[in-house]
Amino acid sequence: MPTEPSLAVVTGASSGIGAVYADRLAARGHDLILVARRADRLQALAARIAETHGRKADIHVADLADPASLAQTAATLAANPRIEVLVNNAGLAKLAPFGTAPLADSLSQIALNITSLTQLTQALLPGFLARNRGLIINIASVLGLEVLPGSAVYSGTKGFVLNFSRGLQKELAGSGVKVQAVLPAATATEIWDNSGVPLASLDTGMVMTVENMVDAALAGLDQGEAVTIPPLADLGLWQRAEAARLALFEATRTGRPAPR
Ligand SMILES: NC(=O)C1=CN([C@@H]2O[C@H](COP(=O)(O)OP(=O)(O)OC[C@H]3O[C@@H](n4cnc5c(N)ncnc54)[C@H](OP(=O)(O)O)[C@@H]3O)[C@@H](O)[C@H]2O)C=CC1
Ligand SMILES: CC(=O)[C@H](N)C(=O)O
Repeated sequence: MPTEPSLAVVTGASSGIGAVYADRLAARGHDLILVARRADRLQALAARIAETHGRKADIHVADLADPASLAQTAATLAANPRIEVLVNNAGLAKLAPFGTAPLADSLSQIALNITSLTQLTQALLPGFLARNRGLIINIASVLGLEVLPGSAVYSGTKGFVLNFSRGLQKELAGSGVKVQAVLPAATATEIWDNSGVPLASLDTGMVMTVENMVDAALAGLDQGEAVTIPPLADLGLWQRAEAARLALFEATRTGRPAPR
């Protein structure tokens, strides 16, 4: 009996990084479930994927920052045993000083960047574990490593994505379920103009194309990287930073106040 192609879910597939992930995963042989709010964009992408790659892409229109819509999405995905890949990509940035920013902007970033990613992962992970097969790609950001004025909440959400991914990697070690955290730096997408910092205001030399970003992230995945920073050429920098982080943690396990 021929087996059906595996299914990959991409959240935030209606533009930017998610749309390119959908294209690349279709090229790798996956059928797709494309999730976002803008149905017209998802439909157009699904048609392009069918034409270009001959793969089936279903669309699932949802507001993942809305608890009811998120719960319905999670239940729908959890009930589908063909899903083998989850790309937790949908995300929102509102870059403004926290003290004067609307509370709603902070809460919507937390709802989308943290809560929806967590809930969708929890929805799919039991099935992945039962089948001992699955891949979760969590899109964090280099702003999960550093905070700039105006990014307190956004960086906080991306720090969560990185540490959540690290925790899952430890819990799932030895299983057939893999987790990759991707930390893009500035990438040319709509997120910037919606963030309050126009894309046109960035130094073009520091901005990556979406295609290059996703292809570099997938190259890292193919090499088994747990954390991929697409523009980082010197992997020794990351390894030294990780070693310093672990050494710092170990140095806290004394049970005694430091002498100061
Ligand atoms: N571009 C960059 O410089 C960087 C981006 N990232 C991260 O990459 C990810 C993708 O962002 P990017 O492609 O740049 O930005 P885009 O704005 O192009 O894409 C964001 C996607 O998320 C979807 N989305 C937004 N709000 C909701 C919602 N409430 N419910 C469902 N879907 C939603 C959007 O679809 P719709 O509006 O149709 O719902 C869209 O498909 C994000 O997590 C972002 O934080 C990380 C580092 C750098
Ligand atoms: C708008 C941003 O801050 C961007 N998504 C990033 O993570 O660098």
